[in-house]
Amino acid sequence: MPKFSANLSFLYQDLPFLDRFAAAARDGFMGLEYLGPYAEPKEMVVDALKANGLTQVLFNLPSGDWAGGERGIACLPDRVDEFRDGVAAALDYAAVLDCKRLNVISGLVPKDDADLETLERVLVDNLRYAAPRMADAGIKLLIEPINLRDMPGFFLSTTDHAERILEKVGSDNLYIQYDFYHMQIMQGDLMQTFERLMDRIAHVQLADNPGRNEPGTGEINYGFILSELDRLGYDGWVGCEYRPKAGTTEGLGWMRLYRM
Ligand SMILES: O=C(O)C(=O)[C@@H](O)CO
Ligand SMILES: [Mg+2]
Repeated sequence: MPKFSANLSFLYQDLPFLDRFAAAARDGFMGLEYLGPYAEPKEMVVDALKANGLTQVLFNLPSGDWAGGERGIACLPDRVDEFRDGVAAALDYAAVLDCKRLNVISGLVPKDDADLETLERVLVDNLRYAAPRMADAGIKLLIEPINLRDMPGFFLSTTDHAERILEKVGSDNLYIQYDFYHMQIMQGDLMQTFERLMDRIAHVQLADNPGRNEPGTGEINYGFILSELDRLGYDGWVGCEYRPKAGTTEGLGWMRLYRM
């Protein structure tokens, strides 16, 4: 049976951030994920987790000026110091929140410097820096391919590229975050690819396509996918990273079907 994690950067948007924890627990979620906890004092996040009996499943390393349009800094040559500071900040929060997975957002290809080889070298070097530090803390480091329709210019958009990065980094503590929604848009063949890469996938996320709404609103057969995850013995979390069409709680009918 899948373990569902509520992505609080997408779900319960009508509530203040820390109030989303109780709402997720009330709806039956056991785990949480979000872009990052950095705007909140650690103690308040821990209290909200503990008060609601929730597991902190995953969050991202600091990813630059998100509101200003940045989508990660890990491939950007002039941001290496900031990336390293971000590793320390993420480790600090993860220790307190007992979080065992941290995701790196690779970044957008800068419009004025599209030297892809340089960007790739910077990303690989940054991941080589982060992976052993995460391993020492018992935390898995992840990278996520993201679709180019929603995020034009994103540096890492396919599993082939993610595999190449894993190979170049050469760490057994670097994994893929496999987001079915992004992968449906970029490449399809969702479960064949999942099965081939399963040993290197440490987190999956879902949303339907088109629209990035609840499972059952589009073309992706999540009944099949979730039963395949069980059949293949995937014992990780399934992140619910979608935009609820009606309201988060009202739209959770799909999840109850798979919890029974
Ligand atoms: O957008 C996604 O997909 C994510 O998983 C975010 O954490 C980063 O964009
Ligand atoms: Mg995702």
